[in-house]
Amino acid sequence: MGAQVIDGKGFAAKLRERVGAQAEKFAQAAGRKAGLAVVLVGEDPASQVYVRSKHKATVAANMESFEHRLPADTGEAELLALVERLNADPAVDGILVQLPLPDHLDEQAVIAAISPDKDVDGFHVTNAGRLAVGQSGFVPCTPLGCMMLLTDRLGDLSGLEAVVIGRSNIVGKPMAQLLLDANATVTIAHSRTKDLPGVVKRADIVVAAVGRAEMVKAEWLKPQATVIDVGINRLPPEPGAEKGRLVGDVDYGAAQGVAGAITPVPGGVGPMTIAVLLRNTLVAAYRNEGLDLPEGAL
Ligand SMILES: NC(=O)C1=CN([C@@H]2O[C@H](COP(=O)(O)OP(=O)(O)OC[C@H]3O[C@@H](n4cnc5c(N)ncnc54)[C@H](OP(=O)(O)O)[C@@H]3O)[C@@H](O)[C@H]2O)C=CC1
Ligand SMILES: Nc1nc(=O)c2c([nH]1)NC[C@@H]1CN(c3ccc(C(=O)N[C@@H](CCC(=O)O)C(=O)O)cc3)C=[N+]21
Repeated sequence: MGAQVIDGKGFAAKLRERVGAQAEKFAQAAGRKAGLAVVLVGEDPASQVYVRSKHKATVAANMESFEHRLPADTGEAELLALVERLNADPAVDGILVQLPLPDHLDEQAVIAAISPDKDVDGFHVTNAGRLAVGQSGFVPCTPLGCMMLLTDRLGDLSGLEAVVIGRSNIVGKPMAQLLLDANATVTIAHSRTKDLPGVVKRADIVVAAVGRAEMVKAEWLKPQATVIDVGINRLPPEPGAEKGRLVGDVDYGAAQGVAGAITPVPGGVGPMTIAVLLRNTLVAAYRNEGLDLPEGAL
């Protein structure tokens, strides 16, 4: 039971507080609040929960929240037309289209339609490219939140061995790039990796973004490793219970005996994602108004 529990929930609350204070200053300087538009297509229950908590957090941080809920059978032309309207709306600084979209909609086409200057998710190919070549742009919220937790705990990451498990465009790949920018030695593992336990064993930093409940075992970890668990997996309900427990991609209970520090699920990376979304939206608002966000304000 040695590992320090990394309090993502608490860290996120403090970040939201700083964003909220700065958002109030923005409103005074700009004569309007910073605005985030969230688009939800369909009725996926998990997505509805996320969208509701984003709305609440946005309003609590002194920003305007514009919610657009569209039926599951919305056509692509209609969705693209909404994105175009939001691109052109001066009250909207950030646009988030909740993923996954229903199967008949082309996610890449929708992301490509979002103005890169309003792409607070950092999913547009322009922002992915900026991250890859080291230009400033929007960085995906989840990996940026993970980096904040890592640097808060470890300070300088130079020369540390980092293993990212997962290579998705929204988590694994940008996570690896951020770690590389911070001078870690980075390995990206995925479903074709041979000897995943052996690869994980050398890591000072493990970031698990797989989507498989409790897959990463305590015996795989190097003693005192820092473990960031991005996974959000719902277990089948216990007999008599309505909902199953939420667990990460790491066998948390056992890993606590080996790791130096570990993020819990829930209460770890998840809350950071929303806090960074608000941060990115405020940064977008300052840029869109041509105002300077004071150094170190966030
Ligand atoms: N906390 C938060 O805010 C967020 C949490 N999440 C959660 O993070 C997890 C990952 O999300 P996301 O990146 O979108 O998922 P994807 O499904 O897009 O990617 C999963 C990755 O894991 C790899 N993988 C699958 N099985 C294995 C295996 N057995 N061994 C090693 N690697 C494997 C896949 O490899 P391959 O490429 O070879 O198929 C793929 O690269 C999910 O649980 C998701 O719910 C996601 C976003 C935000
Ligand atoms: N365009 C887009 N951008 C996203 O950033 C995006 C998305 N689509 N689709 C889905 C994923 C997932 N995601 C999470 C956000 C917050 C929590 C979160 O706050 N989790 C809480 C618990 C939530 C619960 O209890 O269900 C926690 O971990 O403590 C989790 C996951 C953002 N995503």
